Amino acid sequence: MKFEVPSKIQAISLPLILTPPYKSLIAHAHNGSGKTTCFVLGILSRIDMNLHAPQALCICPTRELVIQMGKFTGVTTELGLPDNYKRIDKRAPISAQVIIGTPGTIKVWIEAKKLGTYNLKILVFDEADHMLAQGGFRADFVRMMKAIVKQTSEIQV
Ligand SMILES: Nc1ncnc2c1ncn2[C@@H]1O[C@H](COP(=O)(O)OP(=O)(O)OP(=O)(O)O)[C@@H](O)[C@H]1O
Repeated sequence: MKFEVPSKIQAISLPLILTPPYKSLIAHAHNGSGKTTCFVLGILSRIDMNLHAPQALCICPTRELVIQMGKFTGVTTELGLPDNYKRIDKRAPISAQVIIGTPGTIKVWIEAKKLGTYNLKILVFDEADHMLAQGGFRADFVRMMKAIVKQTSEIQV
């Protein structure tokens, strides 16, 4: 894969995503313009490989996106999909470094205290406009963000 020049959205957002002090941002661009690359680089740049705890959380609207996104290398990942939370009480606490999941599942994991948010450094809402357009998600997002930011005020969103 030869990425010789950044796309427009990458040129604008990567300095904000990768340079401390880390700023929260909303990025909006056409499909295929390189947005996913931006936040994946952001996520990978922030992982402490020696810390075996959730450090990046990415919330995606659909199962398909979650599966596509779970292809990182080197870091440990956990996919949070609807099927996985049926036996939440029997589940061990999640120790993967990058968590990618659908909103409902992530909410259940956080509320059941299976997904600790204390060490999170970056929180991504992929396709946030689509998720917010789906009525019920907005209140869940606000609740999740408040709970996460309360524990980790330095988090980049
Ligand atoms: N700077 C770049 N130069 C060349 N190819 C790139 C560059 N950035 C990303 N790509 C490639 O372009 C494709 C689309 O990138 P990416 O998935 O990041 O876009 P996206 O905007 O998130 O797309 P979508 O909205 O469809 O999810 C991928 O195959 C990726 O490898």
